[in-house]
Amino acid sequence: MSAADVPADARADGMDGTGDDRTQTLLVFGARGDLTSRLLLPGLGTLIAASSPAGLFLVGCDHGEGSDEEWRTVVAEAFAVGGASGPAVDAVVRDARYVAADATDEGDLRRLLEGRRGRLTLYFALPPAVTVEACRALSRIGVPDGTRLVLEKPFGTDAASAAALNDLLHGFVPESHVHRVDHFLGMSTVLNILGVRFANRVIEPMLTSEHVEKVDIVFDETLGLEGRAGFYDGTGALRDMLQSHLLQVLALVAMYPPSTLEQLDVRDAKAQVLRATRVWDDDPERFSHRGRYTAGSVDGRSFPSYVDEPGVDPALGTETLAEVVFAVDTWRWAGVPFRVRSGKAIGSPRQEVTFWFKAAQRVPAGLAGDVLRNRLRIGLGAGRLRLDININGPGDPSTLTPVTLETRFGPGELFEYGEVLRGVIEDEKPLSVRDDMSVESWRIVEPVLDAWREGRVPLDDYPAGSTGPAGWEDRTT
Ligand SMILES: O=P(O)(O)OC[C@H]1O[C@@H](O)[C@H](O)[C@@H](O)[C@@H]1O
Repeated sequence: MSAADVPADARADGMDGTGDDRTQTLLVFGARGDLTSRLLLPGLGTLIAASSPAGLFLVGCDHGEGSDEEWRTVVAEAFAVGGASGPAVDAVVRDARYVAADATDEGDLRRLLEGRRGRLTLYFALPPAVTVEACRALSRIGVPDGTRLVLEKPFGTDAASAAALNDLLHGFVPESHVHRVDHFLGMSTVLNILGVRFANRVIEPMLTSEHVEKVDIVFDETLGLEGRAGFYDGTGALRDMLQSHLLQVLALVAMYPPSTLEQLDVRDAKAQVLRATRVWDDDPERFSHRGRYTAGSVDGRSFPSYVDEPGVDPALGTETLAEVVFAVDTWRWAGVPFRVRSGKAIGSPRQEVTFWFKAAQRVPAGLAGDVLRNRLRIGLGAGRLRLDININGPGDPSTLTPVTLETRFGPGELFEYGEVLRGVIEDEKPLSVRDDMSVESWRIVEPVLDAWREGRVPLDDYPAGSTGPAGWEDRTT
């Protein structure tokens, strides 16, 4: 990239950082990547259509020459995926620029920084190792005051590397300017946990160890590797899903009610939960499981064995299904096991948080029928809320019948990434992961990672399309 790549008109209209207060530049590193076109831009489109942020200048940056016109086509097509239209959307597309540059090259970075308009946000839609290199280069050259950084998961590979990455970032931007993205926190269904829990007198007081026997947080998927060996092989389900997304969900499910939804309150409440969370009985050998799919079919789609998927190194022993039971050592949750699980290539997958209630203290003699434990199920993927209760069904009034009360949550106004980007554009971070949480969530899973690395927990097979290996019964109850 040369200085000539920064368009002259753009320099003239304030790309030097002198634009009006609301003007901001969103610079996406990895503009040609799958994440950008499949998730980031469609989400951004929904955000722009919903809230018309003023003066948003979208710059795509990647290796390889490209033109503004090509980038604008990519952006317009991705915006169309989310059905985004209108003058604000058109204005962002019309104004968008593409710059060929190496995100790890100091010279390129300097010129990119000079080319900003207003407040600058750097979005790293890059492989984690490249993001770290880019941040190292930025730490050497410095960034303009007020620059925001947006980083994707995985954030580090263990507690020590996450802490080191935090130190690196804090060397050139304050923590308040860092967004660690977890797109699960942008799911309307996940956000719905807040409303269901904290706006219902009949629900929240029941969510304590006095009434709840155990909690399941499950996100199984029909998807298999889907050509992502480069990222997934060697990462596996524990790091890909549990360490990040599902521990964030656990924190939302288990946190004490925050007094506001502002970032300080929500993040403090979540961080308290994570600090109190550990593997059940500190025994990963008994309370963690790992599995890997073998050949099979899911919904009519055939899958090879995971080890035969293109790009997989069987020697890495990557798991495609992980399950860990955690304890949350707070007054509210002491003694209640949280079983957290996620797997790929699972038939009829569940994606929900389930609160299993204790049995009624006593059912009066004379009432007959099956008395089931009450369950509250909050859907993560499909967006259903279900409450299982016992009622007097038709016929003999003293005969109990279990029924499920069910309602659906509406889809969110924004795609998940739109919700995440709303936080970025509006500079509000209740939905992003704070530095201490990024380290805590590694601390929580490290005993499991160690046990698995040392071969202390078997890697069980399950056929694609099944519900997972047999015999993973819950040993906590
Ligand atoms: O259902 P969603 O929103 O695609 O989220 C699940 C995905 O989340 C991603 O973060 C994981 O890397 C994937 O492996 C997983 O499939």
